[in-house]
Amino acid sequence: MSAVPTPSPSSAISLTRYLIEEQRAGRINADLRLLIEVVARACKTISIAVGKGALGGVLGDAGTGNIQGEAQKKLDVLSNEILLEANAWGGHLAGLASEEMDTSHPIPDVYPRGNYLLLFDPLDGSSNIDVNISVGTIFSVLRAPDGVTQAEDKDFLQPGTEQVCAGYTTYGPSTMLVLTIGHGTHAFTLDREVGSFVLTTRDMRIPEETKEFAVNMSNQRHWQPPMQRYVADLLTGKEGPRGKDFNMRWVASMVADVHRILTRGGIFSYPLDAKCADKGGKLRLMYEANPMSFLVEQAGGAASTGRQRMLEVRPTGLHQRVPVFLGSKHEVEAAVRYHLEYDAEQG
Ligand SMILES: O=P(O)(O)OC[C@H]1O[C@](O)(COP(=O)(O)O)[C@@H](O)[C@@H]1O
Ligand SMILES: [Mg+2]
Ligand SMILES: [Mg+2]
Repeated sequence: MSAVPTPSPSSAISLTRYLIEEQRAGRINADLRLLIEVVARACKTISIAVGKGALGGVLGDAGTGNIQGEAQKKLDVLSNEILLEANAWGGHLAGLASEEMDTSHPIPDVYPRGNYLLLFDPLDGSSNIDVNISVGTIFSVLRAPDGVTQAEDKDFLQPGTEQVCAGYTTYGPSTMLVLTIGHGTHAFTLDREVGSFVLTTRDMRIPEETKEFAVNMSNQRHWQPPMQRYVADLLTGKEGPRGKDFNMRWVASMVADVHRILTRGGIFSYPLDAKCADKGGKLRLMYEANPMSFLVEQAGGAASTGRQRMLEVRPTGLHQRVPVFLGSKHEVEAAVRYHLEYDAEQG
């Protein structure tokens, strides 16, 4: 029987060391480094809470709802509190915004302030909490506009191209932190005994071609014509216009689906459908689509609304929703082609 390889402690690069090296290379400043450390520490706390499961009394509904009209789980509320508590006093922020809060969260007057804005989806994949399937946390960091020390909602409305950092943690069989500061996308695995994130994949690369798609097929009848055509062609496989058989996966936790795509390729889509058309889509631009698109682009993939590069969308609201297509570059381009050809036919 061959031994399971364990990284030698001397060669292991911790998140702290990675960030210090990035600071020395002039790619981040000390404030952003410390901000990322605070977020990572909060995610470790969330990971512990998630890991306790039924033993920790954290499963089930909170009995409250969020601004999006969604019922909150106890872990949605707890994760939000953990991230707020950890970051509000950190001294690196001019404001915080969360999927779970109606408006942006001011930094209390007694706390020190900084130049960054932090946005997060504290717990992504809430419908999977009670069935012990991977969930996660998604975050995005922007610069506060010049001179702003106490941010208002409008200060957060910057396109995804302005992000200086984005990442997610996935609480699955192992807890992983996947991060970009605009110089590649890197994966860190939590060493639970030591309590630190260790660099396990430097420069994740998404293959340009794929034979795997992720979509909630139960919405098929509600989709718009270009999405109907695109998926119909995927399903005809080798005999159809795409000339190859496709496999399908859908975890229903965006973090888990995107993590699979960053690891082995694929396309993830949550298109516009008749159920969410009035809201503009299902997934949130600021807390989900933008950070994931930044990570995917930094790994050589592509991300689009179906008609526009995601990172160039000009946000109009903190809780704005968008259709999402992201992952393997050539497959995202194919999905976009179906939309543009349909629009051209319509004149
Ligand atoms: O239940 P559906 O319609 O398949 O939607 C699943 C999608 O909704 C989300 O769960 C939304 O995230 P939240 O749990 O943060 O609300 C995504 O993670 C996932 O991709
Ligand atoms: Mg989410
Ligand atoms: Mg959420």
